[in-house]
Amino acid sequence: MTMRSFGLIRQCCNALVRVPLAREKSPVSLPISHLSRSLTTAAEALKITYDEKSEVATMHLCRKPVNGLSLEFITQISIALEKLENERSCRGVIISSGCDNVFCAGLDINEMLRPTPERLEIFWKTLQDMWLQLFTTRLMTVAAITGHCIAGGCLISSACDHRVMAPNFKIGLNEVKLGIVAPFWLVDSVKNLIGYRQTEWSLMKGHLFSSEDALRLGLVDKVVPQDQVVLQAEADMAEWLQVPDSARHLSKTLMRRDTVVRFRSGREADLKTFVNYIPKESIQKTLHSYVESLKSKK
Ligand SMILES: CC/C=C\C/C=C\C/C=C\CCC/C=C/C(=O)SCCNC(=O)CCNC(=O)[C@H](O)C(C)(C)COP(=O)(O)OP(=O)(O)OC[C@H]1O[C@@H](n2cnc3c(N)ncnc32)[C@H](O)[C@@H]1OP(=O)(O)O
Repeated sequence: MTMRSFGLIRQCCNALVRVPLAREKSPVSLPISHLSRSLTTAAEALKITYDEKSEVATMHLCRKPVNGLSLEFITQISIALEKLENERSCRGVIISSGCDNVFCAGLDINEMLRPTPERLEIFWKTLQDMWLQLFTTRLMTVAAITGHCIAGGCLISSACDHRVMAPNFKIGLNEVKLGIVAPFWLVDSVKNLIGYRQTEWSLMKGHLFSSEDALRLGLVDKVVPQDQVVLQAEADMAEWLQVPDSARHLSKTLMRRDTVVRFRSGREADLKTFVNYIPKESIQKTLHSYVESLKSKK
């Protein structure tokens, strides 16, 4: 197999990104690595490889420990997706994880703890943009879910076209457990996969499905042993790419149109709700307790 790194992507991962710092009033330009709260540097957090023979890229999420979606990380993913989309030879992307037993633990909760209004607003807008990009991309997208896939993690997997998961992990929307509510566009994309009632009760309870239940419901498409997830994702991608790209993409656009129209008309209101809701003292308290409970379980 001929693998090469995407030079362009590597460049973009070290790029300057204009984002407000957590406790500053106005945006400043800094290398994104300065802003990362992760144990990994920005350059290490996202690795892209491209296989010329299959015309498939792999986007490896490696923001340790749990691929928490910080503003910088979401920005990196978004830039990488755009570059891949513009790379004419690239037909598909597999999203995989370099974190042990975790595909993605969702939003980096630190982004919502005592945030500045400026950063909070950019954070949410960037997340909305990344979701729309992934949900509508011309590329065939496959999520290789080798571990837990929670809330914002499920945002990524449910925006893809196909999902392969390892057994004995959890997937779903648990936002209510943090005292927050998943945005309507994320709920819609899960509802598109598992239907109204399963979405409603799991959302209200913050229930996370086992891999096996997720397979039964259609939240994932295959469950295979952990060490075979990426291989299976590659095999499934090859099968999907036998369908002509433009017909596949037009079919996807047709099926996702209502969700996209609803998103576009509601995104401004959704942004306002998010930036007003998160700083509330009661929400801050619940988020804080949740983070403490994560730390104290050790
Ligand atoms: C009326 C209202 C209307 C509208 C509402 C308005 C707005 C909507 C508002 C918000 C919508 C947000 C939508 C999306 C939200 C999210 O994604 S929130 C995140 C949800 N995710 C989780 O709850 C997962 C939490 N993590 C875990 O359960 C576990 O960590 C794990 C199962 C993923 C992995 O377990 P372990 O392998 O045992 O690892 P640890 O638990 O020890 O974790 C290691 C390390 O990482 C820290 N951490 C874990 N998850 C996160 C995270 N999401 N963000 C930041 N940090 C995280 C954890 O605390 C450990 O830290 P240390 O102790 O090592 O410092």
